[in-house]
Amino acid sequence: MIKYKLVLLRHGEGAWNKENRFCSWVDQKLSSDGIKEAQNAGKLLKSLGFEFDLVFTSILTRSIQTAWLVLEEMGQEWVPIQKSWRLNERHYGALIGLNRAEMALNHGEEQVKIWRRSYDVAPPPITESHPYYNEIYNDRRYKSCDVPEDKLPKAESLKEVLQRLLPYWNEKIVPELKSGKTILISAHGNSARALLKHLEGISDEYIANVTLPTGVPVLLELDENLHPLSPHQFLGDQEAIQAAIKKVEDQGKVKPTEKK
Ligand SMILES: O=C(OP(=O)(O)O)[C@H](O)COP(=O)(O)O
Repeated sequence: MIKYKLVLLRHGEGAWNKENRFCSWVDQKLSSDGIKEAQNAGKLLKSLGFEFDLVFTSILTRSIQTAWLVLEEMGQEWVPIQKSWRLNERHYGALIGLNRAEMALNHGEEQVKIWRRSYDVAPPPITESHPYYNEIYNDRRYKSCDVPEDKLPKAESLKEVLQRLLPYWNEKIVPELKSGKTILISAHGNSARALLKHLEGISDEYIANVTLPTGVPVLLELDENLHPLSPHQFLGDQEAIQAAIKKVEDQGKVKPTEKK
């Protein structure tokens, strides 16, 4: 019997999603298309009758802005929002800001796939000479995290994302779910993938095949032990969702015009 409902959402498109750059811990607002995606997600969730009691987001603007737009569309602006760096996107280290298609041209599509989708391979760490290092680590939002600044990651594999996310899931989100609240988590491609892997018991190998498009709500129906009763469901137009998934997967390929 369905006991708990959880909706996971990768935020709407940001400027760097459009430019095909690894965004990760660089803070970006939604693009105009991303705003529409978030609003459409809200309309869809409203039409399906969802009533949220609590929303969790990362501390990156694109996930917060998405949550606001979804709640606004649903007429549920009053619903509390809790934020944590532990829901942030995976830290892409030295790859932050780089264009995936150019990386594929220079390093090969296979290497880019390993960096993007392998479970336990972390990209090279970000160093102080990186153009976005100061923007990230001097940002006030990282001074009030539940770990000291020097313990914040400098690069993460998906496995490491799950390791930093799990304490938050277990200590903050699970008790709220178990108290009967319907919860929306507005997060990121890889923090949401890490959580899906945990909840659905997806293998280290198979998780490489799981891709989340922006702005598409993912429904998980859980039993009393928080085990999924069925595979996760993408909500919305299934054909459009499959096309959006393919688009995300193709971001790591060399542009056809540049193929030799
Ligand atoms: O910032 C990112 O994800 P997000 O748009 O979900 O926040 C990453 O750059 C996603 O990159 P990926 O799809 O290559 O793992």
